[in-house]
Amino acid sequence: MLRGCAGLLRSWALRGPKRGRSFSSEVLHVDHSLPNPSWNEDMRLLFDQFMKKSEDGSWKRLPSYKCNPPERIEDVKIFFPDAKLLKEQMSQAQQFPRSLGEGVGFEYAMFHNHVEDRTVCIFQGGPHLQGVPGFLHGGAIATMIDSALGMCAILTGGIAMTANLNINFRRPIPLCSVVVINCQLDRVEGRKLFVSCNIRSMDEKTLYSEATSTFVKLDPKKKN
Ligand SMILES: CCCCCCCCCCCCCC(=O)SCCNC(=O)CCNC(=O)[C@H](O)C(C)(C)COP(=O)(O)OP(=O)(O)OC[C@H]1O[C@@H](n2cnc3c(N)ncnc32)[C@H](O)[C@@H]1OP(=O)(O)O
Repeated sequence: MLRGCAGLLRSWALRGPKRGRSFSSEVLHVDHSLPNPSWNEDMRLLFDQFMKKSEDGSWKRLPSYKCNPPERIEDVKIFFPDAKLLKEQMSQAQQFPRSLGEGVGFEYAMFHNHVEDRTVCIFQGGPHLQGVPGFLHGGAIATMIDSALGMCAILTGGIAMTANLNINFRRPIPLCSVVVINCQLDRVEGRKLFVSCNIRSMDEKTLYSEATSTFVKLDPKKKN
């Protein structure tokens, strides 16, 4: 069962939702990992570079939607059979990093390399993510780190949750700048996936943050 879910999740993450479902088309079919007018020149340049790298199939762009498709909610129910996922609440639920308006929050696109177990996230943090004036809030940085590490873990190992996340913030990230989050799966021990990342400037000269994490694959035999 777990394997089936992982496969389904992977196919969703890599190819996007199946068309023709009853979900609203805005929800299912707007892929927010594609360029929009709020992306600055640097963001577009990096996106184009990774699209080029994707031409031979070694890297794959990961589509990204605001809401979960019904089949993903069913996946999660396997692990949380007692959870009360209320229909009305679920119909309003959105992926946190996609919940802000275009350009003001998290603008990002992710690419995954299956052979190298690596995920790269190009990220432009908008003006509503401010912490210290002129710079990104640490919680916003942590959100993007968790999301990128999570994709790397899930695409490699199946459905997993963050158990532990350690971040070193080395330099403040200027608001509205573009950075690159480089994630890699370091090792797997039983159900534990150890994934790490760094955040660097576009020219790779500035190291902004580094993080290590442990994701634990959910066990369908356990009642969560
Ligand atoms: C759900 C996904 C849907 C898809 C969405 C796509 C979105 C994309 C991405 C979004 C990404 C966003 C992602 C998010 O934001 S996920 C949201 C934030 N995370 C959570 O809410 C998780 C809360 N915690 C739990 O539910 C449980 O504790 C988990 C499931 C993690 C483990 O509970 P479980 O009962 O299953 O495990 P176990 O106790 O048998 O332990 C098993 C092994 O793990 C080791 N261990 C346990 N805890 C820790 C720890 N803290 N540090 C280090 N190691 C730890 C433990 O020693 C043992 O190792 P060993 O003794 O075997 O060697």
